[in-house]
Amino acid sequence: MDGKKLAQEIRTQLKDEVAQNGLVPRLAVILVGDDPASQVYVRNKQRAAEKIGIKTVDHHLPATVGQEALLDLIYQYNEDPNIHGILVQLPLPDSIDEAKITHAISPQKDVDGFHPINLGHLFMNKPYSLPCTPRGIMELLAHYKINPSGKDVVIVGRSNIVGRPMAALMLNADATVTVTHSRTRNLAQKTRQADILIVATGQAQMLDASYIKEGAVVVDVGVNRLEDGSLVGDVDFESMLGKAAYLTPVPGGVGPMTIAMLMKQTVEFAQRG
Ligand SMILES: Nc1nc2c(c(=O)[nH]1)N[C@@H](CN(C=O)c1ccc(C(=O)N[C@@H](CCC(=O)O)C(=O)O)cc1)CN2
Repeated sequence: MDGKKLAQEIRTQLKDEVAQNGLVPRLAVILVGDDPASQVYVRNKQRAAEKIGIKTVDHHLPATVGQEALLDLIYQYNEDPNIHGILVQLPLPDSIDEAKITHAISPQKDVDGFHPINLGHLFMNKPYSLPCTPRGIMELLAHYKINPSGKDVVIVGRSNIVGRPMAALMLNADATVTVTHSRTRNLAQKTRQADILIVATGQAQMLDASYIKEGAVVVDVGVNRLEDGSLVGDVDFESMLGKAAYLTPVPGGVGPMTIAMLMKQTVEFAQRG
């Protein structure tokens, strides 16, 4: 499943939509510290935004910034009628309470869908804003006409930004959902039941073909950089290639869809006014 191509199509549609409707979506982008991967993701988000016609207001703060100063910046943008969305790139330095920061963003400007109120709307099947990676995965599956209804979906990983919201989205789509994690026993026995397997463990190439059944749909959320500089996912792509019916590559699968969904949600927020 080619996430890079679909993400590009979505971004082109968004560009047309912004131009046709005379919108000027504005997104506050806050990056704290010098994590190299986060810097790449934020740069890619800023570039994507610029091409679509979304204006970003960028803040790159030192890792030593105080939590109160970061909260003050968020409160300022919560009150600013010219700003439609606020993005704080995760992870944050250990000195900052990530939950406090994500909870401080107004739910109406929460383009990442991480605020507990928005997660609550998602769990009630009345979403307002969604975490971008799970939303991107749903769009990718829909594009390839893979309907989760009635399917056995197994999610490996229970993070707040992928595993848990992914489970809610799949439940809302009438799938039968199993969430597995680091304490799960007999993991392979469970993943082999999956019609759709979503892997977000953060461990490079952790699952090979022995973890799936013939014809499974496999979505790889991981982005891991090996010592030789190459990028790999959480599944062993080569091993699964002949056995899975559909498989996302890394790079070029879920990652670009995450950014496309951030763009989509920012435009949606600007349309809501
Ligand atoms: N505020 C947020 N923080 C984080 C999120 C998020 O959705 N919101 N998700 C992840 C990181 N992430 C987005 O920010 C992200 C990860 C990967 C990619 C991506 O395009 N990956 C490329 C490879 C890029 C590379 O060369 O390194 C790919 O898979 O093709 C985009 C966004 C955690 N933080």
